[in-house]
Amino acid sequence: MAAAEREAEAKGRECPKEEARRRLRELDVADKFSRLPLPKASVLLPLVVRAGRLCLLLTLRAPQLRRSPGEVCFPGGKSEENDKDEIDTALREAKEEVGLPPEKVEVICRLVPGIDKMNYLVTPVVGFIEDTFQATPNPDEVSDVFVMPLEYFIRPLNYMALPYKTSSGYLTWMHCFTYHDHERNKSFKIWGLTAHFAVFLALVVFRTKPTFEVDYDLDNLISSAESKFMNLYASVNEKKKSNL
Ligand SMILES: CCCC(=O)SCCNC(=O)CCNC(=O)[C@H](O)C(C)(C)COP(=O)(O)OP(=O)(O)OC[C@H]1O[C@@H](n2cnc3c(N)ncnc32)[C@H](O)[C@@H]1OP(=O)(O)O
Ligand SMILES: [Mg+2]
Repeated sequence: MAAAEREAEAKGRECPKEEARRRLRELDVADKFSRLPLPKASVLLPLVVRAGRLCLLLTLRAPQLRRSPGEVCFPGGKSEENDKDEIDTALREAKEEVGLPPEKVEVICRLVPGIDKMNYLVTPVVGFIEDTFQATPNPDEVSDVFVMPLEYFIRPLNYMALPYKTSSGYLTWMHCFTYHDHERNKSFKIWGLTAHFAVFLALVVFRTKPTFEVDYDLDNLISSAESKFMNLYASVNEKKKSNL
Protein backbone atom coordinates (compact mmCIF):
# COMPACT_ATOMS: atom_id res chain seq x y z
CA MET A 1 0.00 0.00 0.00
CA ALA A 2 1.35 3.47 -0.93
CA ALA A 3 1.99 6.13 1.75
CA ALA A 4 -0.99 8.28 0.66
CA GLU A 5 -3.32 5.26 0.88
CA ARG A 6 -2.00 4.34 4.36
CA GLU A 7 -2.43 7.92 5.56
CA ALA A 8 -6.02 8.10 4.23
CA GLU A 9 -6.85 4.76 5.82
CA ALA A 10 -5.40 5.88 9.19
CA LYS A 11 -7.59 9.01 9.06
CA GLY A 12 -10.65 6.88 8.29
CA ARG A 13 -11.27 8.37 4.83
CA GLU A 14 -11.07 7.06 1.31
CA CYS A 15 -7.72 7.39 -0.47
CA PRO A 16 -7.74 9.47 -3.70
CA LYS A 17 -7.57 6.35 -5.85
CA GLU A 18 -10.49 4.65 -4.17
CA GLU A 19 -12.63 7.76 -4.28
CA ALA A 20 -11.82 8.28 -7.96
CA ARG A 21 -12.60 4.63 -8.72
CA ARG A 22 -16.00 4.89 -7.02
CA ARG A 23 -16.94 8.19 -8.70
CA LEU A 24 -15.84 6.98 -12.11
CA ARG A 25 -17.82 3.75 -11.84
CA GLU A 26 -20.96 5.79 -11.12
CA LEU A 27 -20.54 7.47 -14.53
CA ASP A 28 -19.67 4.37 -16.56
CA VAL A 29 -21.63 4.44 -19.82
CA ALA A 30 -20.54 0.85 -20.65
CA ASP A 31 -21.79 0.02 -24.19
CA LYS A 32 -24.62 2.59 -24.28
CA PHE A 33 -23.21 4.41 -27.36
CA SER A 34 -21.48 1.43 -29.00
CA ARG A 35 -24.08 0.84 -31.67
CA LEU A 36 -24.15 4.36 -33.09
CA PRO A 37 -23.45 4.10 -36.82
CA LEU A 38 -20.14 6.01 -36.97
CA PRO A 39 -16.59 4.70 -37.53
CA LYS A 40 -15.00 4.01 -34.15
CA ALA A 41 -11.85 4.90 -32.23
CA SER A 42 -10.93 4.65 -28.54
CA VAL A 43 -8.45 6.36 -26.28
CA LEU A 44 -7.05 5.22 -22.95
CA LEU A 45 -7.05 7.84 -20.17
CA PRO A 46 -4.28 6.33 -18.00
CA LEU A 47 -4.45 7.48 -14.38
CA VAL A 48 -1.42 7.07 -12.16
CA VAL A 49 -0.87 8.08 -8.54
CA ARG A 50 2.35 10.10 -8.09
CA ALA A 51 3.27 11.42 -4.65
CA GLY A 52 -0.33 10.93 -3.53
CA ARG A 53 -1.78 12.92 -6.48
CA LEU A 54 -3.79 11.59 -9.37
CA CYS A 55 -1.98 12.20 -12.64
CA LEU A 56 -2.69 11.52 -16.32
CA LEU A 57 -0.33 10.08 -18.90
CA LEU A 58 -0.45 11.77 -22.31
CA THR A 59 1.46 11.47 -25.57
CA LEU A 60 2.78 13.84 -28.20
CA ARG A 61 1.95 12.57 -31.67
CA ALA A 62 4.81 11.97 -34.09
CA PRO A 63 5.41 14.82 -36.58
CA GLN A 64 5.11 12.53 -39.62
CA LEU A 65 1.56 11.31 -38.83
CA ARG A 66 -1.09 12.25 -41.39
CA ARG A 67 -3.69 13.05 -38.74
CA SER A 68 -3.03 15.62 -36.00
CA PRO A 69 0.80 15.53 -36.19
CA GLY A 70 2.58 17.04 -33.17
CA GLU A 71 -0.63 17.32 -31.13
CA VAL A 72 -1.05 16.08 -27.59
CA CYS A 73 -3.40 13.14 -27.31
CA PHE A 74 -4.10 10.05 -25.26
CA PRO A 75 -2.80 6.67 -26.37
CA GLY A 76 -5.44 5.36 -28.74
CA GLY A 77 -6.61 4.86 -32.27
CA LYS A 78 -9.07 3.38 -34.67
CA SER A 79 -11.00 0.23 -33.96
CA GLU A 80 -9.82 -2.89 -35.79
CA GLU A 81 -11.81 -5.89 -36.90
CA ASN A 82 -10.55 -8.16 -34.12
CA ASP A 83 -11.27 -5.71 -31.28
CA LYS A 84 -14.05 -7.05 -29.06
CA ASP A 85 -15.14 -3.61 -27.86
CA GLU A 86 -13.88 -0.06 -27.16
CA ILE A 87 -11.83 -1.27 -24.19
CA ASP A 88 -10.00 -3.78 -26.36
CA THR A 89 -9.17 -1.06 -28.90
CA ALA A 90 -7.84 1.32 -26.24
CA LEU A 91 -5.67 -1.38 -24.62
CA ARG A 92 -4.32 -2.66 -27.95
CA GLU A 93 -3.43 0.87 -29.07
CA ALA A 94 -1.79 1.73 -25.73
CA LYS A 95 0.39 -1.40 -26.07
CA GLU A 96 1.34 -0.47 -29.66
CA GLU A 97 2.01 3.19 -28.97
CA VAL A 98 3.64 3.34 -25.52
CA GLY A 99 4.35 -0.33 -24.69
CA LEU A 100 1.77 -0.56 -21.90
CA PRO A 101 0.87 -4.23 -21.29
CA PRO A 102 -2.96 -4.62 -21.17
CA GLU A 103 -2.72 -6.77 -18.02
CA LYS A 104 -1.06 -3.82 -16.24
CA VAL A 105 -4.17 -1.66 -16.66
CA GLU A 106 -7.02 -1.73 -14.16
CA VAL A 107 -9.88 -0.66 -16.44
CA ILE A 108 -12.47 1.35 -14.52
CA CYS A 109 -15.05 2.66 -16.98
CA ARG A 110 -15.98 4.12 -20.34
CA LEU A 111 -17.09 7.75 -20.34
CA VAL A 112 -19.41 9.64 -22.70
CA PRO A 113 -17.81 9.58 -26.17
CA GLY A 114 -16.77 12.47 -28.38
CA ILE A 115 -16.72 12.97 -32.15
CA ASP A 116 -13.47 13.98 -33.84
CA LYS A 117 -12.92 16.10 -36.92
CA MET A 118 -13.14 13.03 -39.20
CA ASN A 119 -16.48 12.14 -37.57
CA TYR A 120 -15.11 9.14 -35.67
CA LEU A 121 -16.95 8.21 -32.51
CA VAL A 122 -14.14 8.33 -29.94
CA THR A 123 -14.70 6.48 -26.66
CA PRO A 124 -12.57 7.39 -23.62
CA VAL A 125 -11.66 4.35 -21.50
CA VAL A 126 -10.36 5.16 -18.02
CA GLY A 127 -7.84 2.90 -16.30
CA PHE A 128 -5.30 2.96 -13.50
CA ILE A 129 -1.69 2.11 -14.28
CA GLU A 130 1.22 1.57 -11.91
CA ASP A 131 3.61 4.35 -10.98
CA THR A 132 6.49 2.06 -11.95
CA PHE A 133 5.38 1.94 -15.62
CA GLN A 134 8.12 3.15 -17.97
CA ALA A 135 6.73 4.10 -21.37
CA THR A 136 8.50 2.93 -24.51
CA PRO A 137 7.12 5.26 -27.21
CA ASN A 138 6.75 3.79 -30.69
CA PRO A 139 8.55 6.48 -32.79
CA ASP A 140 6.27 5.81 -35.80
CA GLU A 141 3.34 7.24 -33.84
CA VAL A 142 4.55 8.89 -30.62
CA SER A 143 7.37 11.40 -30.16
CA ASP A 144 7.03 11.99 -26.40
CA VAL A 145 5.16 10.79 -23.31
CA PHE A 146 4.51 12.92 -20.23
CA VAL A 147 2.56 12.81 -16.99
CA MET A 148 0.69 15.78 -15.48
CA PRO A 149 -1.62 16.30 -12.48
CA LEU A 150 -5.28 15.65 -13.25
CA GLU A 151 -6.16 18.64 -11.08
CA TYR A 152 -4.58 20.94 -13.70
CA PHE A 153 -7.74 20.34 -15.78
CA ILE A 154 -9.88 22.15 -13.22
CA ARG A 155 -7.28 24.58 -11.78
CA PRO A 156 -4.96 25.45 -14.66
CA LEU A 157 -2.21 28.07 -14.56
CA ASN A 158 -2.46 28.76 -18.27
CA TYR A 159 -5.86 28.40 -19.94
CA MET A 160 -7.75 29.79 -22.94
CA ALA A 161 -11.20 29.07 -24.36
CA LEU A 162 -11.18 29.09 -28.15
CA PRO A 163 -14.35 29.38 -30.25
CA TYR A 164 -14.67 26.36 -32.51
CA LYS A 165 -16.97 25.27 -35.33
CA THR A 166 -17.13 21.50 -35.81
CA SER A 167 -17.07 19.92 -39.28
CA SER A 168 -20.87 19.63 -38.99
CA GLY A 169 -21.18 23.38 -38.32
CA TYR A 170 -21.93 23.00 -34.60
CA LEU A 171 -20.63 26.03 -32.66
CA THR A 172 -18.84 25.34 -29.42
CA TRP A 173 -15.87 26.31 -27.25
CA MET A 174 -12.65 24.41 -27.10
CA HIS A 175 -10.52 24.27 -23.97
CA CYS A 176 -6.83 24.99 -24.47
CA PHE A 177 -4.32 24.39 -21.65
CA THR A 178 -0.59 25.01 -21.63
CA TYR A 179 1.23 22.88 -19.09
CA HIS A 180 4.85 23.43 -18.18
CA ASP A 181 6.69 20.35 -16.98
CA HIS A 182 9.32 21.95 -14.72
CA GLU A 183 11.33 18.77 -14.24
CA ARG A 184 11.92 18.45 -17.98
CA ASN A 185 11.62 22.17 -18.78
CA LYS A 186 9.13 21.46 -21.55
CA SER A 187 5.71 22.94 -22.31
CA PHE A 188 2.75 21.06 -23.76
CA LYS A 189 -0.44 22.43 -25.32
CA ILE A 190 -3.49 20.28 -24.62
CA TRP A 191 -6.57 21.26 -26.57
CA GLY A 192 -9.54 19.99 -28.56
CA LEU A 193 -10.88 16.52 -28.01
CA THR A 194 -8.03 15.55 -25.68
CA ALA A 195 -8.68 18.55 -23.42
CA HIS A 196 -12.43 17.86 -23.57
CA PHE A 197 -11.91 14.31 -22.22
CA ALA A 198 -9.38 15.42 -19.59
CA VAL A 199 -11.71 18.15 -18.25
CA PHE A 200 -14.66 15.78 -18.02
CA LEU A 201 -12.52 13.19 -16.22
CA ALA A 202 -11.32 15.83 -13.72
CA LEU A 203 -14.92 16.98 -13.13
CA VAL A 204 -16.04 13.41 -12.46
CA VAL A 205 -13.16 12.71 -10.08
CA PHE A 206 -13.02 16.01 -8.15
CA ARG A 207 -16.70 17.10 -8.35
CA THR A 208 -15.49 20.69 -8.02
CA LYS A 209 -16.32 23.80 -10.02
CA PRO A 210 -13.35 24.60 -12.28
CA THR A 211 -11.71 28.03 -12.40
CA PHE A 212 -13.02 28.48 -15.98
CA GLU A 213 -16.44 28.12 -17.63
CA VAL A 214 -17.74 24.68 -18.60
CA ASP A 215 -21.06 23.94 -20.27
CA TYR A 216 -22.04 21.08 -17.99
CA ASP A 217 -24.54 21.10 -15.17
CA LEU A 218 -22.21 20.04 -12.36
CA ASP A 219 -25.11 18.70 -10.30
CA ASN A 220 -26.19 16.49 -13.20
CA LEU A 221 -22.91 15.70 -14.83
CA ILE A 222 -23.89 12.53 -16.66
CA SER A 223 -27.17 13.79 -18.13
CA SER A 224 -25.65 17.11 -19.22
CA ALA A 225 -22.66 15.34 -20.80
CA GLU A 226 -24.96 12.93 -22.62
CA SER A 227 -27.24 15.66 -23.93
CA LYS A 228 -24.22 17.73 -25.08
CA PHE A 229 -22.95 14.67 -26.93
CA MET A 230 -26.39 13.89 -28.46
CA ASN A 231 -26.63 17.50 -29.78
CA LEU A 232 -23.25 17.08 -31.44
CA TYR A 233 -24.24 13.69 -32.84
CA ALA A 234 -27.50 15.15 -34.22
CA SER A 235 -25.56 17.93 -35.95
CA VAL A 236 -23.24 15.34 -37.56
CA ASN A 237 -26.27 13.44 -38.86
CA GLU A 238 -27.95 16.64 -40.15
CA LYS A 239 -24.78 17.51 -42.04
CA LYS A 240 -24.59 13.99 -43.52
CA LYS A 241 -28.22 14.22 -44.71
CA SER A 242 -27.71 17.66 -46.26
CA ASN A 243 -24.69 16.29 -48.18
CA LEU A 244 -26.71 13.44 -49.74
C1 LIG B 1 -13.29 17.79 -32.89
C2 LIG B 1 -12.04 18.36 -32.35
C3 LIG B 1 -10.82 17.95 -33.13
C4 LIG B 1 -9.62 18.17 -32.28
O1 LIG B 1 -9.77 18.14 -31.14
S1 LIG B 1 -8.04 18.56 -32.89
C5 LIG B 1 -7.24 19.24 -31.50
C6 LIG B 1 -6.33 18.47 -30.63
N1 LIG B 1 -6.07 17.13 -30.98
C7 LIG B 1 -6.61 16.12 -30.35
O2 LIG B 1 -7.34 16.29 -29.41
C8 LIG B 1 -6.33 14.74 -30.88
C9 LIG B 1 -7.61 14.02 -31.12
N2 LIG B 1 -7.37 12.83 -31.88
C10 LIG B 1 -7.14 11.64 -31.37
O3 LIG B 1 -7.13 11.44 -30.17
C11 LIG B 1 -6.85 10.52 -32.35
O4 LIG B 1 -6.60 11.06 -33.63
C12 LIG B 1 -8.00 9.48 -32.46
C13 LIG B 1 -9.31 10.16 -32.80
C14 LIG B 1 -8.14 8.72 -31.16
C15 LIG B 1 -7.67 8.48 -33.58
O5 LIG B 1 -6.48 7.88 -33.30
P1 LIG B 1 -5.18 7.89 -34.24
O6 LIG B 1 -4.03 7.92 -33.30
O7 LIG B 1 -5.25 9.02 -35.22
O8 LIG B 1 -5.32 6.55 -35.00
P2 LIG B 1 -4.36 5.28 -35.00
O9 LIG B 1 -3.56 5.25 -33.74
O10 LIG B 1 -5.23 4.12 -35.28
O11 LIG B 1 -3.40 5.53 -36.22
C16 LIG B 1 -2.59 6.68 -36.37
C17 LIG B 1 -1.85 6.64 -37.68
O12 LIG B 1 -0.68 5.85 -37.49
C18 LIG B 1 -0.62 4.89 -38.51
N3 LIG B 1 0.07 3.70 -37.97
C19 LIG B 1 -0.45 2.79 -37.15
N4 LIG B 1 0.49 1.86 -36.84
C20 LIG B 1 1.63 2.25 -37.47
C21 LIG B 1 2.94 1.76 -37.55
N5 LIG B 1 3.30 0.64 -36.88
N6 LIG B 1 3.84 2.42 -38.28
C22 LIG B 1 3.51 3.53 -38.95
N7 LIG B 1 2.30 4.08 -38.91
C23 LIG B 1 1.37 3.44 -38.19
C24 LIG B 1 -2.05 4.61 -38.90
O13 LIG B 1 -2.13 4.09 -40.21
C25 LIG B 1 -2.65 5.99 -38.82
O14 LIG B 1 -2.43 6.73 -39.97
P3 LIG B 1 -3.64 7.47 -40.76
O15 LIG B 1 -4.25 8.46 -39.79
O16 LIG B 1 -4.62 6.41 -41.14
O17 LIG B 1 -2.94 8.12 -41.89
MG1 LIG C 1 -3.04 6.58 -32.19
